[in-house]
Amino acid sequence: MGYVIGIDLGTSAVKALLVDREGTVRAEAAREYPLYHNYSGWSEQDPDDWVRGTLEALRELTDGLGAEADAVEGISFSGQMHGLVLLDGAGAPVRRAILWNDTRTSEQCREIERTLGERLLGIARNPALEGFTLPKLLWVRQHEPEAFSRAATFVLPKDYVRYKLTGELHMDYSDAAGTLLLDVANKRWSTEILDAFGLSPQLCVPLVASHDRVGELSSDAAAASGLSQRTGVYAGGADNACGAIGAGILSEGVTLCSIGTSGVILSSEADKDRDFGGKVHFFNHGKPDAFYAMGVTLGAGYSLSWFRRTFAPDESYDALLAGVGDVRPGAGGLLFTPYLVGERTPHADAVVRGSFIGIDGSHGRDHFARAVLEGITFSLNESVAIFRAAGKTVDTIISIGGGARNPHWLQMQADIFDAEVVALETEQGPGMGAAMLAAYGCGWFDSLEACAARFVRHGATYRPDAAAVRQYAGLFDAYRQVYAQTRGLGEALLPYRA
Ligand SMILES: Nc1ncnc2c1ncn2[C@@H]1O[C@H](COP(=O)(O)OP(=O)(O)O)[C@@H](O)[C@H]1O
Ligand SMILES: O=C(CO)[C@@H](O)[C@H](O)COP(=O)(O)O
Repeated sequence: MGYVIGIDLGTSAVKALLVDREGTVRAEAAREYPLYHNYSGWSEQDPDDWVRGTLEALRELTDGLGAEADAVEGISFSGQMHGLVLLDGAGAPVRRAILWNDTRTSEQCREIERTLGERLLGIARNPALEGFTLPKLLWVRQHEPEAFSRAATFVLPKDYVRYKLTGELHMDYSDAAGTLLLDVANKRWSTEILDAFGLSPQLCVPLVASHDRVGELSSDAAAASGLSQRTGVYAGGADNACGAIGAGILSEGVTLCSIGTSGVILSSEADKDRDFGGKVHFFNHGKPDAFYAMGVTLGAGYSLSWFRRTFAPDESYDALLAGVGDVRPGAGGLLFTPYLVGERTPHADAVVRGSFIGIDGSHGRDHFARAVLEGITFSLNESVAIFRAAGKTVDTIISIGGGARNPHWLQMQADIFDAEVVALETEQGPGMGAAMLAAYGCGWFDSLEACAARFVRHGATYRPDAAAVRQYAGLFDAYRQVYAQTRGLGEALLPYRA
């Protein structure tokens, strides 16, 4: 029996999936690690926590396999995007990683806009957003010149883990697209952007395709993980590209809704010149020479995890959400906006913060829990609306991530998106996409499509309920007004933030 392993390096935890040739998940292991929010808007992790967690999760899988551990033919990676990991000449991080949901870089974003103007969208195909990597590089150069002077290269989170496992430095196109330094259509580092900011091309590591074999495990990594040194290591991709692969979204037609810490609405694009005017992100897919567009809600699952941590720390998500089905659509007139860490789509705004509007004496905890789910889903619906306005048909949505684990939330997605929502038979998120990249890389299949035909299994379908769709359409109009009407208040409260 042959196996592959998909490693999903998420924001809250690393998850490793052991998958057989039929696409059946035979075992999984996860390790959590801390997030550091030293100041409002900051979000950092220690890159060596990722490596430790990954090796421990791999060890758990190989211990379970015993003598069969040698049958693992390949491993690959899905990674949280955009996080800046600066490495010195010896390959050690010069500081903690600055993550995708860190919003300290507004000033650097304005500098990028002033310097590049329209060229930024022309080359990098995306606007300057706080979460992307280039503004983080400029922030470190400006505020921590000593650390920056020690930096020889930069990589993204999963690239660092792969480097520690193999000793080889690479970045794949799908993740490189989120740096703002890639010429997305031509798949090469942009010397024009690097030159505009006086950044050395030496900072950029070699680019590879997501299914490329990039090395073998070092003897130390093999010993720590319990894997054979012959196990092939394949580059992997951005978590959203891998989520799309794992859901079988490899061509246009079906849309993806992924609710992890962030939330995304994603659509595969064959045309490298497809122009959304920067309203949604446009990145290289993990499938060779394909692309995808996506809108992002920064605090999607994060809003629910904040709610649970703050108001029900001892309860599981299932217990917390047990009563939401008893509350009617609209949460009794309670509206929530999930801007806990600012927002990306459609409001690229690091300053705005969330709100509950319409609190009534009759509301109990279930109303609040339902309002949180609805607010997150309304925010994602703003991305659905952008796709529809651009002429795309959004009638079938595959839902993945932690947010796809609750049937009430899946029905709510169908009612708010006014589209059929399809869950996967077993929800594995982007880890399955990473396993598929390893399976394709190993030569088990001729294409990712052939792999998807075997590995991707649809589960329940949730159809929109006409009455709920009507109710939510009215509420969505109200939701859309909250941003403009509360933004100024958020600014007035800014000086009081920690
Ligand atoms: N049983 C559940 N029901 C509803 N939502 C859940 C459940 N479990 C997790 N979630 C949501 O999913 C999020 C985690 O999703 P996951 O895909 O594991 O995250 P990440 O890849 O960002 O680390 C949590 O923050 C929470 O909001
Ligand atoms: O910033 C983005 C996409 O642009 C995020 O989607 C990150 O890639 C983190 O993902 P999760 O931890 O939510 O999976």
